[in-house]
Amino acid sequence: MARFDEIKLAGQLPSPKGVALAIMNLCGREDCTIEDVARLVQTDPALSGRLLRLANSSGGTHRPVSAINEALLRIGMKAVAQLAMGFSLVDQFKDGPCKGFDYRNFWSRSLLMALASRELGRLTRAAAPEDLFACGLLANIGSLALATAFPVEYSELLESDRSNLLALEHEAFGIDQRQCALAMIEEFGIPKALAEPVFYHQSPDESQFSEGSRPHTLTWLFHTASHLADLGIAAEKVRSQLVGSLIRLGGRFQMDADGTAAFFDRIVEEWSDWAKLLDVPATSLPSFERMSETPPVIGGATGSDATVPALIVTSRNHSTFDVSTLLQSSLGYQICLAGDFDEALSIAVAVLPKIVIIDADFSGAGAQDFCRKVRGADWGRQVYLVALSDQLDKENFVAALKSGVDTCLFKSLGEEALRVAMDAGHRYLGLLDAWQNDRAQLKQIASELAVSNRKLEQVARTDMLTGLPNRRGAMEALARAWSASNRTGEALSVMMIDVDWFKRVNDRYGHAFGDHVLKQVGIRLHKEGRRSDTLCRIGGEEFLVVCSGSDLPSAMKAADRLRRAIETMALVAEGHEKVRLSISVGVAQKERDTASIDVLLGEADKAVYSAKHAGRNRVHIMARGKLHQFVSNE
Ligand SMILES: Nc1nc2c(ncn2[C@@H]2O[C@H](COP(=O)(O)OP(=O)(O)OP(=O)(O)O)[C@@H](O)[C@H]2O)c(=O)[nH]1
Repeated sequence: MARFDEIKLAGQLPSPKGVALAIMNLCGREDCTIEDVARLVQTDPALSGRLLRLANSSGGTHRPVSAINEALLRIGMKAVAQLAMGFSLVDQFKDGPCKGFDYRNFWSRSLLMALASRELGRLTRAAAPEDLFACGLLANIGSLALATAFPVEYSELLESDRSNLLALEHEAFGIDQRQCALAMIEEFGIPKALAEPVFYHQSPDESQFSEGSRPHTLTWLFHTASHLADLGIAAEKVRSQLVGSLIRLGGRFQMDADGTAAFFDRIVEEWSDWAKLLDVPATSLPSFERMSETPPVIGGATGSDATVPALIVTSRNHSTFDVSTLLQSSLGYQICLAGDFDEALSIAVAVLPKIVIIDADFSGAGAQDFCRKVRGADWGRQVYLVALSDQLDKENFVAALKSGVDTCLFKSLGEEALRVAMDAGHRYLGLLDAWQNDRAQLKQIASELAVSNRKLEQVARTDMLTGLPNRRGAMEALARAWSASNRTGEALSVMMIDVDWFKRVNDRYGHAFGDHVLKQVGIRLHKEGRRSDTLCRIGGEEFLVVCSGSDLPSAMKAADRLRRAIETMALVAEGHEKVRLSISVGVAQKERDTASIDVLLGEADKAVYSAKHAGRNRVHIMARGKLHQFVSNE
């Protein structure tokens, strides 16, 4: 990565110093012993304490260790080097020249991600927990690197749209934080197998790692740990939304909502202990359960800090009491003022207010019409609509409520009563937001479930070894072809294929090679087959071909072509030995009087049995109750 090398050469990257650097160098030497490393570690009391702490919280039922040698043994030499380096960076970069970069918060979050990665590692056994701790601590080191290399420019960039940060970084520096982090953690000795999942952790769907593979599990592990860290440092108003998505992510690790809650609380407890050890802040958080009960503050749904718009319409000449100050300063709304109802409607369409206050006379049609229009508009259905009045007589009061007003407030009640009443409206909007969030999450869960169900259905019909339809898929394909043939009168034949002497292949070269043979046979049969045929693996070394639109003569010829293709295959076993293969094939056609699919399959079965009996590597046919051998004249 040329750009990374340029930045590195300019000496602008965060790098370990002192004991940590010496440990890294020492661990890189072949003759390095644990005693050498222990001696070095002991010269740094803070590092010794942190490594002992890590060794003693490494899970399981180990007895506590107090000697550095034992701690190093438990943690592993490689992880010790990476951890020493990570801790050294924490100590050196608690502050810096990039004004917009919150150094302490960065480490606080990284520490939480490290602890979560380690714990998820214990659950999944996807990698050594201490290695995962180091990866979690350094996963976002790229942003610290950019803040260190370009303090002024990066500070400005952090003030712009964060949702587009990677692209902006690329544009400004020719490299983004992900690429920087990948290059740095590989340099620190973290293996590719961990570095790549770290690279993709912010957007795991981009990774293309196959579902269930180790890199896939690790990518989601870091993604989940990162999400948990986000929740740990999130502003109160966005917590409940993050709680919901963390519960969903917990499901990937076989944790239900209670399990995720216990997991989170445990990690947060450790976080505060570790934060003291590293001298970084850790927020004091309510329990996960408490956070999940708190509805988000309105406007929090998007996670943005933008204030929520409120619209005040006043057709009066005098000022609008001080409700606007109340909304703005105490409840944090952004106030828009409109002088008449037309202006109010055009402002509303632009700002989509959550709350609309009408400081106007309800005796005329204007205010009532306005309320009806608000309620009839998409944006206005859930708006909290308030009529503010000096006084309302009974008739106007009823008219206001009928036109869609939620509540009428009387200025004569005084400021405190207004404040309490506005608090109630604010609570309503908070609950509405929470409900909308839940609904959005439910929708997302439902669509994720639909995708997983489709995948599961597909898996249930697929043979994992060859990727072909399995017996269930085969029977469904045959049933479809059978109905189509009944409907259209089109011919239908089937071929039953059995690999000859397959047991000997397994016995001689082992099951793994046997699997390889089955895969290759599947590939070859598929390649030689016709597009309209459906090839399936219906048992161990048994394949079925559903030949829609084929009568017996054409199916026989096709079967013999497959037989010859397999006969010419030569697979190499144990590096040198050529293994020859052959198949026996039984063909049967659906006749007018073939009573059922089972009868048709029974006939093809009898034909294949007859081919085996006659010496194998041949095609036999069952036609009109009689068995024949197919003899090619090619
Ligand atoms: N490697 C591997 N072997 C399998 C699989 N499924 C079944 N088998 C083996 O396939 C072999 C089938 O053996 P047999 O039914 O005796 O048939 P054969 O040796 O092919 O002999 P003939 O059919 O009479 O020519 C058995 O040893 C099974 O264990 C599989 O998925 N992978």
